[in-house]
Amino acid sequence: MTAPQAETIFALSSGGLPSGVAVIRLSGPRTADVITHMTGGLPAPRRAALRTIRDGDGERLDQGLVLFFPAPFSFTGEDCGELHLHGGRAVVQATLDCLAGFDGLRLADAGEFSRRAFAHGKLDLIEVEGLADLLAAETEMQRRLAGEQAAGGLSSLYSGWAKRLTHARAMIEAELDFADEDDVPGSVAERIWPDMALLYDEIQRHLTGSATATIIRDGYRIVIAGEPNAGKSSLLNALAKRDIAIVTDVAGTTRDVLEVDLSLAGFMVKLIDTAGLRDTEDQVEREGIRRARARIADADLVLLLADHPNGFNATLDTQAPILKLGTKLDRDSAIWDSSAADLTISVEDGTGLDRLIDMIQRRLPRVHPGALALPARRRHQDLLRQCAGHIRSSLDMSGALDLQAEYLRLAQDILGRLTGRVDVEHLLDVIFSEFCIGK
Ligand SMILES: Nc1nc2c(c(=O)[nH]1)N(C=O)[C@@H](CNc1ccc(C(=O)N[C@@H](CCC(=O)O)C(=O)O)cc1)CN2
Ligand SMILES: Nc1nc2c(ncn2[C@@H]2O[C@H](COP(=O)(O)OP(=O)(O)OP(=O)(O)O)[C@@H](O)[C@H]2O)c(=O)[nH]1
Ligand SMILES: [Mg+2]
Repeated sequence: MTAPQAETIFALSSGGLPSGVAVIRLSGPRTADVITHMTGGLPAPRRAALRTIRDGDGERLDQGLVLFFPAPFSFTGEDCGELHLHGGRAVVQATLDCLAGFDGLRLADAGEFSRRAFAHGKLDLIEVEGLADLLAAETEMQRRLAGEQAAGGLSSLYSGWAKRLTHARAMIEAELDFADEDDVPGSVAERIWPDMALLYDEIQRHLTGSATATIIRDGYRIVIAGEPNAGKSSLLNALAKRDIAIVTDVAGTTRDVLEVDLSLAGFMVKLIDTAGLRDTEDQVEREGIRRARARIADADLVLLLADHPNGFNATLDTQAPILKLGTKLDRDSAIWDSSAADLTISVEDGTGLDRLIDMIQRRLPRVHPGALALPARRRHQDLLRQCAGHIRSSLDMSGALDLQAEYLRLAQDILGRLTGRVDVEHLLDVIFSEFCIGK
């Protein structure tokens, strides 16, 4: 696709040091020279070889495994090499220093290996983004979502759609070109519009997975809200099994928003503790309450806590479902005999906490394995909506064939921007800058 880059880049691609093994990756035209120079020869392509690794003066640096991936069959599509060293800081530093001493070699920028893989057509943008998410994945669902995307699950869906648009446009072009001729059989368009209507529906259906994908990728936000002293911070600590929030019997203890990530049933759950809601003249507390309300507004679930049955009166401005939790059940269980609360709990003796976790889990989206080709990023969702919008416009323009074709072209361009095949230069910096050095 692109001419080979002149510079050869290298980086420590494995994580923090010291580590058992450290992998230094190289990519670019000088890779073969450098490996030959440092290890006394080139290993067979794609086969690990145990070699003594030496610096420019022939001094021994380490003994390690060496790999060579000749272009174009490598991660970047360029000649690539790997040195698998003992993961000591000084070993790695000496080797990096040695590499930097070669002409035409320099340390890679963040994301540069992936950028070169993109430039050489090894990965498209969707796959690159999937790879970034895979490296960031902390929960099982995040791993599966990102893995599907990095492996090309979304890309093949979108390229299938792009092919159908190409086909439709070609048919329209044919009809426009031969419109004057009598021997053109019927309207070709008759055959493409049902498929375009189907495509529109498919994109819309795909977009309905956005909410689930966003929850998997960014986390399910549970805001703990309620009157001061209701036991909110105590619940956060109990669910996190750590002493994160200050708990006292002073009403108005929590002012800042406190957030903790939990992994629940493979999902990332963001548990958010907030200031108790009440009318107050205290400036600091008022700011805390303003922040609490902001978090409540964009929650996925609100746990509204109260330690007495009349404590659920706060008006909450949110679309999220609200679970009313009666707290401190251990103190006086008799007061909860009414049905004021959805669930009663005690952080003191643990009553109801398993039940609560169960209720939360049942609210997490249900995801079928093998159905994880979902649009997780705003970038994808926005572009897909625009794409569907253009197809809709095309369908609605019935009769004005040239305009219809133009809308389909716009729709296809948008799919191109998704995968990075058209007009993407300005997007690249944003996407690749998410990576760390060595990826
Ligand atoms: N040691 C090591 N482990 C690693 C990587 C790596 O670069 N080095 N990876 C880095 O991310 C991941 C594996 N991804 C890779 C993707 C493509 C190719 C590659 O050589 N592709 C060639 C040949 C394909 C084939 O033989 O089937 C190609 O696409 O042409 C290598 C690794 C995870 N593990
Ligand atoms: N007996 C009993 N006391 C509890 C329970 N949960 C919390 N408390 C007590 O209630 C008081 C207030 O608890 P917090 O967790 O600080 O309440 P909060 O809702 O975070 O209060 P603010 O931050 O002021 O809004 C503390 O003295 C806790 O020890 C419980 O289940 N049983
Ligand atoms: Mg608190």
